[in-house]
Amino acid sequence: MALTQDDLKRAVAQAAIAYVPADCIVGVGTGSTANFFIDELAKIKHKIRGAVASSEASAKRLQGHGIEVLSLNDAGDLPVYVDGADEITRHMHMVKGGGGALTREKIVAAASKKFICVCDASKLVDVLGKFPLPIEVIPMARSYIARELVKLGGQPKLREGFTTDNGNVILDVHNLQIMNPVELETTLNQLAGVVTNGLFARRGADVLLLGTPEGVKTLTA
Ligand SMILES: O=C[C@H](O)[C@H](O)[C@H](O)COP(=O)(O)O
Repeated sequence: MALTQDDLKRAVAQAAIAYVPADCIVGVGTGSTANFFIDELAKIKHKIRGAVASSEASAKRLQGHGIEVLSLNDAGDLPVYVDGADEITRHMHMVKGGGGALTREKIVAAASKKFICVCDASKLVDVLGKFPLPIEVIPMARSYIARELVKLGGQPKLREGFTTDNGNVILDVHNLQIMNPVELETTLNQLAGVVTNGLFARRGADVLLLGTPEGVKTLTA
């Protein structure tokens, strides 16, 4: 029987467990693939001290499994962060934020020694940008930032009816062909009112666990 996308996500989530050191606090991402990882983490919960979550949704799922959720301020630096991506290149640059959790994800990733990205094969691309780039913005800056994004060649669309865990809104930017993700990440960060953009390029993944029908492939930076 052919493997489903969920089978591939489950396989990479299982493979990621090998990167979790004993007795550590684990950084945990957000989304459907991260959810599979949380479910795998539950099986070894007696071997870890707890987790730092990148969203309220992940915190709830972790707690539902009886895993202690700590604040990043109490946990300090983390040995490992495990999360999915909406797109990733072989250079380990990513687009993230399809679930709107990009800001907390970028913070927890920054505070982690290793970023393990877990994806099914559909997420691997040559050029980022087919998936609309999420940008979290302060609500009063929404129209100003949208105009600036048009000047950069994008087509921003407000994510209707959505508020982030931080009380902000998301602009999803369509039609970008992101040839230089590091440069664009920096440019977007400099727009007044941008909280975080969904490019994870300046600090990309260290390891990519890619779920394919032939098994889990491991790519490194
Ligand atoms: O905000 C959400 C995150 O960046 C997710 O990691 C990303 O959207 C991938 O999610 P999924 O594993 O559901 O494809």
